[in-house]
Amino acid sequence: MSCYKLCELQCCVRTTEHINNIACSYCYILNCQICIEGNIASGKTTCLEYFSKTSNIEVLTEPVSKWRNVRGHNPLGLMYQDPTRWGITLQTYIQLTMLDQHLSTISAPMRMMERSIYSAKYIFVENLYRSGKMPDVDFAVLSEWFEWITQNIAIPVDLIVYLQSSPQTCHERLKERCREEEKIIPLEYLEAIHQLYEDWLIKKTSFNVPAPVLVISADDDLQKMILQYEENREKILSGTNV
Ligand SMILES: Nc1ncnc2c1ncn2[C@@H]1O[C@H](COP(=O)(O)OP(=O)(O)O)[C@@H](O)[C@H]1O
Ligand SMILES: Nc1ccn([C@H]2C[C@H](O)[C@@H](COP(=O)(O)O)O2)c(=O)n1
Repeated sequence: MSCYKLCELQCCVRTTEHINNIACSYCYILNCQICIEGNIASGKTTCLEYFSKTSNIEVLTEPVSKWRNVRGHNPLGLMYQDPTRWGITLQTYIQLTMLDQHLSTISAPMRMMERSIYSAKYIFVENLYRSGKMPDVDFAVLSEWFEWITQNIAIPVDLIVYLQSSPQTCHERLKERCREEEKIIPLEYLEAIHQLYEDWLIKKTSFNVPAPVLVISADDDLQKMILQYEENREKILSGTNV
């Protein structure tokens, strides 16, 4: 369905632009794609669950169940057991599943998606490589794939919402969540991921940032987080950070 049709159907808008078959400013708002970024266990899924109650928003959580079970194999678990051997396997699959999510047909005027193909590469692949746990050849092959994809396929992102949390908070929440594969994650791993996120989205010194960034501090308890989501609702839903 074209954005014009979506706009007209959802909101009964029939602007001059629509009559002339071009996208009006409303159409652009109606095709907004927002990525929720943040460290492991920073509260991304919880945030998405909260916004999923808003009408006209499609929520896509990370397909972690696929990463834990692809045709009977568990690449997520294998990666944590032996990152040097299985890092490339997991990250190749994650790249595919994230691309699939970015390109899937949008079923609502607005989409909120957990992480992105960008953080998969700029944070997690980068971390494996920098920590010496991904061989040069694996990093080179993944980088070639990533560059081909991002240079040949349009992956529109309108806004990045960065849930900025301390690695200590994430470590506590991770232990609470108690996902079997993640039991061996040390605080140092979360610190490394945090640093990469900060360099990318706050200092903007590492990699291209594909969209404006709205920073929400995520160390607060759930009640305070909901207040923050409400304070930022308009910005988030209009796809801007101002
Ligand atoms: N603001 C919060 N305060 C306390 N616990 C939280 C908060 N947000 C999420 N949690 C809990 O922390 C764990 C990780 O949250 P989750 O939303 O799954 O994180 P992510 O999707 O970023 O990995 C879950 O057990 C969740 O219930
Ligand atoms: N590119 C990625 C993305 C995620 N992971 C890992 C990190 C977690 O163990 C799990 C799910 O992440 P969460 O949603 O809980 O932040 O997947 C990875 O290794 N590489």
